[in-house]
Amino acid sequence: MLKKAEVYILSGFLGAGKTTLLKNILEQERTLNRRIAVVMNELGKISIDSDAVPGNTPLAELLNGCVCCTISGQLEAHLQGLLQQHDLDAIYIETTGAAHPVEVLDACLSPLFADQLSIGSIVTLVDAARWQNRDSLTIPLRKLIAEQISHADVILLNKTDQLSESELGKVVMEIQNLNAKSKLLLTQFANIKLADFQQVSFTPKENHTKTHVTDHLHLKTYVHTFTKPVDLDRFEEFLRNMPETVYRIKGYIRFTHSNESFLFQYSYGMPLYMKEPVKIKNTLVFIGDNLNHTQLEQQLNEL
Ligand SMILES: Nc1nc2c(ncn2[C@@H]2O[C@H](COP(=O)(O)OP(=O)(O)OP(=O)(O)O)[C@@H](O)[C@H]2O)c(=O)[nH]1
Repeated sequence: MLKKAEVYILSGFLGAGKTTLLKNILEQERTLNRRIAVVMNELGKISIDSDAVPGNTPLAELLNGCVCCTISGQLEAHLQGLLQQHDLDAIYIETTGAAHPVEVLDACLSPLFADQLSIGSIVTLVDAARWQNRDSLTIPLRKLIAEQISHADVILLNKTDQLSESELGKVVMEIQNLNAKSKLLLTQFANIKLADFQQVSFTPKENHTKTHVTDHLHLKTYVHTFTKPVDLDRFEEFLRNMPETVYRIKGYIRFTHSNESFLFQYSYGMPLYMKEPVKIKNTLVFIGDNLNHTQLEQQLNEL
């Protein structure tokens, strides 16, 4: 009988650390010489995270939508393509932060793949500080994070460096109340071993209520391409005044004070700049609730 490819679904809210986890996993898989494919999905129009995947790893990208809703048919097609073209040991699916893991699972459980795929586990990352301050999120988003937790086989409570021990204790209890059966690991930069999630058997859970991005979440994306380098001070002032409903920004940016491009990451109020050796189009993707495109565009053009 043909060997089945294991499927792992990496879920978690925007910025929780899914790409960090994926990089860590791919590094470990490489040392084992296993044949791996990755399916990635970005809410915005351009893909930024795909740089995280080494060139020789088959990669299917689902752009312009969310695995779970707009393009679940595409996910099936991509999986089929990967399975036809490669002899794979495992496939990792990184869902968008706004995806419901069960929807992704549904696509993988299609009868089409019954002989070719075996579901490994659903791994959900939770940003510890984000969870602690979840009251600032809209109710549908809080619900989505709760659902991502309750459907997980393994939960990584990530970014534990940002909370005190007693705060963490409280968060752990809250998460265990939502899902007492799964394995809960406390992590920094998603530092886990493959065995932490590969030896966990997948248990189908019933009666999930759908939280659908387009219907309820109002999660929107805005893609901005700068025509010229911007002033760093003004950019930082723009960030300070940005509405709390912008959850995530990422992309590439150039400043007037330097010739270099920067990879920019912003998650939950924290900006991060990293020098980028190659010159790339200066494009930022914004993800948030009810984004005001016109206002953002105007503000960014004025920088
Ligand atoms: N302080 C801290 N930062 C972390 C940790 N893990 C990840 N990060 C940072 O958090 C940011 C977001 O991490 P990603 O791995 O890109 O998150 P993601 O879930 O893939 O984000 P989306 O693709 O937007 O959904 C990055 O700047 C990471 O370096 C952690 O344990 N502690």
